[in-house]
Amino acid sequence: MTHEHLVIGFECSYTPPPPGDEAMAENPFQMQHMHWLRQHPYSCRENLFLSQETNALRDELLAYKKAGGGTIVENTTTGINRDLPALRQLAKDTGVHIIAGAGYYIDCTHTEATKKMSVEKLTNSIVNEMLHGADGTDIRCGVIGEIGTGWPITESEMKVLRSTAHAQAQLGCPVIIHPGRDPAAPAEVVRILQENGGDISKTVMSHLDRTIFDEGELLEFANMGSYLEYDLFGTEMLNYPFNLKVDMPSDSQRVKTLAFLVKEGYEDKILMAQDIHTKNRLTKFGGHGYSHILKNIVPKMLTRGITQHQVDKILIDNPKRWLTFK
Ligand SMILES: CC(=O)NCCS(=O)(=O)O
Repeated sequence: MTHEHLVIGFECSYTPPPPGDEAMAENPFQMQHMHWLRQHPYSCRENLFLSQETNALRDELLAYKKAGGGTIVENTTTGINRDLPALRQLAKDTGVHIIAGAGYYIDCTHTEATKKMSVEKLTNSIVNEMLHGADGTDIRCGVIGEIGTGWPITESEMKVLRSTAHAQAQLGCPVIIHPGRDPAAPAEVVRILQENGGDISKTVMSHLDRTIFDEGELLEFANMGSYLEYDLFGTEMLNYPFNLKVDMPSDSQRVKTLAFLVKEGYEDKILMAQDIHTKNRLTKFGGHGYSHILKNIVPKMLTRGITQHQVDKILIDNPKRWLTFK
């Protein structure tokens, strides 16, 4: 899984509940509230602290391993409460390989100090997280990202993007991007990375499932050469609070889009994940957990014209190639 979170504090995304539902924001972890939480995951503060669930996560990772999972890229960067010692402990306890992310999330999580940093300083900080250890530990990150960008891209995000490209040029390492919620956002990020020396063939564009819907636009973007990541498997909601114009696809629609990309020749560029970042998605709370793709989505893919060989490329070969330093 190339885009997950295990230990994250995602309070930056809090969105007040819809009118009339204010009371639901409190004490929602009861059976009768699970549908509401799936529809409004960001409207209950407690739901945003996956970081409080390390014991449950141990069980989740063991179940993931039993389902055939070996590795998770943990995309929590500076700004959303990265906790590297907790990740190291989870990896030790479960035997699941966990790859941590370097760099910075979206603008509203940048501190004043981060906003004041030059591109050179930001580059040094990212390189240092990759080569020597992050957050005062000796734990080295294995990818840069998820690097957060909004739409339009802010000045501070632009500096982080430029420093990401510079760090990647030095290290030959994998990069993963969280794009803004506009169909033009992924291509704009790729152009900025390219102009600053980044290697697009080693860059993942995340969250395409909520960003590009038109097939023509998708193929145009795919042609730019990044990995194409569908990473919101398991997220099905009627109203996507971060962009009400977006109709969040169902898992069946996601599989259909993957089959389309495979038919168009992009099987070496597709990546998949669940981007779990709220409590309600853990099996402990009736959610789908980290094994959803392996247990439920892969069998569906096989019935929709995607072969086992192509599934293996998407879940094994493509992540392996992306994660290998040049
Ligand atoms: C943790 C994170 O950034 N998730 C992305 C959720 S979104 O709805 O695709 O922006």
